[in-house]
Amino acid sequence: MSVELNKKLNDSKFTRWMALGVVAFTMMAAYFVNDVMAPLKTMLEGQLGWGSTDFGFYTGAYSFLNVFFLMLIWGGLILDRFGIRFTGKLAAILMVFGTALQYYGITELADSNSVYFGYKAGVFISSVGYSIFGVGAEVAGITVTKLIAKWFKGKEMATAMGVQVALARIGSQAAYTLAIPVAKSFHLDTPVLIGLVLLVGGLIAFFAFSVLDKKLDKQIKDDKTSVDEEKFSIKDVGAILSNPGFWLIALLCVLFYSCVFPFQKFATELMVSKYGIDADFAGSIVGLPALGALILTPVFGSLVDSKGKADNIMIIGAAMLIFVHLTYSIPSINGWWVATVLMIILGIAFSLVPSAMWPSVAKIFPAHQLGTAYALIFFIQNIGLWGVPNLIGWIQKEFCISETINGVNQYDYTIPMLVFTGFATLSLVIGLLLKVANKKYGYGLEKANIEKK
Ligand SMILES: NCCCC[C@H](NC(=O)[C@@H](N)CCCCN)C(=O)O
Repeated sequence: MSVELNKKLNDSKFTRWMALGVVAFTMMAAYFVNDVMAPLKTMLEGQLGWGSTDFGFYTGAYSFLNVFFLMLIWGGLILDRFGIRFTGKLAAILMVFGTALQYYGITELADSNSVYFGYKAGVFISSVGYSIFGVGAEVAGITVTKLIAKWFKGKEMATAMGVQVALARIGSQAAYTLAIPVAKSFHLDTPVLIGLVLLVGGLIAFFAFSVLDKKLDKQIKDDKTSVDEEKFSIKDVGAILSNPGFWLIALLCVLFYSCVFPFQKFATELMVSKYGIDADFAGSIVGLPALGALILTPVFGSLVDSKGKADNIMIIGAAMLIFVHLTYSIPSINGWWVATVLMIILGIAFSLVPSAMWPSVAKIFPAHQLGTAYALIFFIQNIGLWGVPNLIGWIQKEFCISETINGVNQYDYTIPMLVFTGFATLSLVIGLLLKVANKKYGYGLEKANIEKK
């Protein structure tokens, strides 16, 4: 009887997974908007005159406020101080506002001749919008991660994180697949408009989740058997930063993701220019890792839950990435099927590392430090997500223009792919160091997550 009385919302498998499904929708919409402009790179250059540096500037803008105005750090502190519901709603509102501004930039300002800070008005305002969206999306990301750690503690935590990431990848996959056909059938800005509508749905979804979460908090408070969680204090930042595990995970994260997300933003063009894949279809190939991750991330997540071995899984993922980028860099290997197989391998790596890395953070840090720990890791990751697209855009403009057809530049991707290979190699080195640190400090990364009854 008392067991029944103490039963909380998250003890019911159905309810915790339903709660996850609701917030996962918000993240799915966020990932759609995040990626929807990437396949349009060539169309943006042809129709709005966005060159490679403009595109790199816009792509990097996602992380600009997060990095230079420390928005992610504030977000993490707000999350640990004011909680999941407040922070999640705030993040969702920022995403909607930022996307609306981005839409304005590519519609109303498309033909404007004004220049701000050396960039066309349309490029600049869209980038400002994307930057605000980026704050919302990243803060929403850490909020969702923390809420999963709360709702799935001692349960299928890595599987849940894997499922959430997998569902988010549906958003990415849809963006890569639909952007060009939708833009061609309707208008260049229609994909962004669709994203805006989805995000409004995501905002409503987060409000709905908040009702459930409030109820859970009340049950936790009423439950005499539950241990009061320690409150976050600013001293915890020092504790997090002085943990070597933090630095290794953060470095692995920035290096690994720097050769996935920024690569994907340029990859549609690579598929068309180097591998001769039809532009309408190229986005679907670039979306393959997202599609593969949809199935594989939960599979690997449940493997980590039941068997552990997160340290080895991260190493294997990083090694696969080296192979992929190095092969993409070789000029003589240019068959469309090679490009496709490499994308599939990248998809496997892209499922292995996240499904092992994110739950590992929850092993290294206690619950009350998690929001800030994730925020700091996302912050360091965002330095890469800002810097790498800018770097690649600049490299392309300076060293890689192979020819110009009807005013649109064609780019050779050998150097950019070697740069990505370099990042992947460094991520492998960090993965190996993390394994050593795991042994030395006993983080338990090799252990299973699910508590044996
Ligand atoms: N439980 C943590 C989930 C993180 C998922 C991870 N997302 C990020 O790393 C974001 N900071 C950046 C998202 C950018 C999306 N294009 C992921 O693997 O997606």
